[in-house]
Amino acid sequence: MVNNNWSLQPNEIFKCSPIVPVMVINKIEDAVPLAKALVAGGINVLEVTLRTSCALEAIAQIKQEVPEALVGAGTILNEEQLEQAIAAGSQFIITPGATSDLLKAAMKGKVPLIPGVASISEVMKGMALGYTHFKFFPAESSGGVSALKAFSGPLADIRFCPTGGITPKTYKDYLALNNVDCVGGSWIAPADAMESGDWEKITELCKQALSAV
Ligand SMILES: O=C(O)C(=O)C[C@H](O)[C@H](O)COP(=O)(O)O
Repeated sequence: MVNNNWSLQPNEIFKCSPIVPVMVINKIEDAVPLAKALVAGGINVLEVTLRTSCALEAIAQIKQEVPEALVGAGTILNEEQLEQAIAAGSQFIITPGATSDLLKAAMKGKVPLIPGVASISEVMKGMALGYTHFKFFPAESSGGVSALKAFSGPLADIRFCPTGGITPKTYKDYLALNNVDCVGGSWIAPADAMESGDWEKITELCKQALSAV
């Protein structure tokens, strides 16, 4: 799908990086060092979840200080958060699920939305509004690789970014599927490395993960 309102098309986001880090930023001072560590490791699409109180400020700072990254907002649950995330500078929006209010609101706006889906019916509702790129969430517990293989029959033109429960052991199985362009996950920016400010470890994890795909 091409939505001419949108400043960026979903396929450009999906093709930018095979791994999309799901970032939970607890301390605002971690935002820019974390983003820089991911970019140094070769990953330049960043999803900042709106699960912490500093998430919007984190998006704004990353946008300003790490211009080589494409920074988006995750965990968007309603239109108010959609507006806040866009006002903070998000270049794309990712939702864990798909309400028709959010799907319709984002279609009219300038910032692309990647809606979360876990079933064929949800994909079909999104398709009816023009969506072609989805987050498959929660991937592992919704059937994982075998569910996505089954989706590729009836939904031949639909692209997925599976996320949720994906590990360093399983991400390559997802990336090998013909309807998957990228996978999301928090494993690439683990909480313990964040806690200790071990940015080099995060850069190293990115390099290792990318070198294997
Ligand atoms: O907050 C959101 O918007 C979500 O959709 C959830 C996250 O994408 C997953 O929690 C990441 O899953 P893990 O890689 O298993 O940690």
